[in-house]
Amino acid sequence: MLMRYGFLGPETTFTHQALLQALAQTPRTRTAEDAPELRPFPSVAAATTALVEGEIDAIMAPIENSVEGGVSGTLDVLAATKRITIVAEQVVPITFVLAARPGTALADVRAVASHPHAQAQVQGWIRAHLPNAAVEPASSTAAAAQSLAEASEEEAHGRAAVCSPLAAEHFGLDILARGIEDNRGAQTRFVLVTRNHRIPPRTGADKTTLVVHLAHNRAGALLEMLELFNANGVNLSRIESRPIGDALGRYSFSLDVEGHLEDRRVAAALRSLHRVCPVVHYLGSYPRADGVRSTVAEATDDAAYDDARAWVDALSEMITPGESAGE
Ligand SMILES: O=C(O)C(=O)C[C@]1(C(=O)O)C=C[C@@H](O)C=C1
Repeated sequence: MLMRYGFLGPETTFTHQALLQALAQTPRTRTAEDAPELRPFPSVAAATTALVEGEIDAIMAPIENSVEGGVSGTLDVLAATKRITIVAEQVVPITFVLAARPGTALADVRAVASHPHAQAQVQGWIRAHLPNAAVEPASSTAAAAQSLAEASEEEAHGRAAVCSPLAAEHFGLDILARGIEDNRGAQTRFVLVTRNHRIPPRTGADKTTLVVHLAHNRAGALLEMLELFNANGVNLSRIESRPIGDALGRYSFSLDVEGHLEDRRVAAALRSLHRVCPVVHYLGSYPRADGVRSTVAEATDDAAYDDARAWVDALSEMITPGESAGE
């Protein structure tokens, strides 16, 4: 089947680069006719709608940055969408350039456009080198580069974009400064999301993503949730609170935990959460990009759960049939 992938466009966004990286890792003998179709979208929300409506089969979306933290737009859209599954993740190194139309000097720059997440990662550099420049939002880093490339000479005067080196090159812009990110070695994590609930099999180096609502207005509800993971030896690699949106002070938790649904300890933690929390939205189990295998204590490995279940089952066999003591 010819796969159709959506991404935050235009071409050369970091999201596009993450998608190309993912496709390069799944080598297949392709002819020009069966090459996957890559479709740019103006936002993660628009790509998600197209996914839900069946216009495309999968989307790549930024979820977490090593400097800025969770990408709230993506977290909120994923949390609000049913019947979608994260099947893979990709980590992309992030470096930004300041790009402008040929002939523009750094001293001419009065306005800088980019994706808000990119702006946040270069704010120190902008303050130091362009303290008087207006910072303007764009739907993506590459969209900022593209609109500058397509603007009239007059409109483009004194303007610059913060984008990837690839975007500057692709849209024919000059690079005024390279490596302008405030934190060297920054990375963004992207997730590949599909519509059908096909969970990739366990590899031993997996992650599971969840959105959980806690019992409203009860002391210790967060601690109770964390204790369920702890009791089952499940390590959390990300936890973030996001407003639910229905009232002030109501938050949901977006979490990544180490392990796969097929791991008994993860399944046991999920069963407990389901009993205790009003909403548990399972978003998928998928291989970790870094391939690091989870360290599992002996008391919470699969054999320990199977052994414990067999023990209780054997004890249950001894229950005398008939009326129970409470009746
Ligand atoms: O604008 C892009 O190029 C994107 O792919 C989006 C995005 C993000 O949402 O964080 C991705 C990576 C960078 O951290 C900056 C922007």
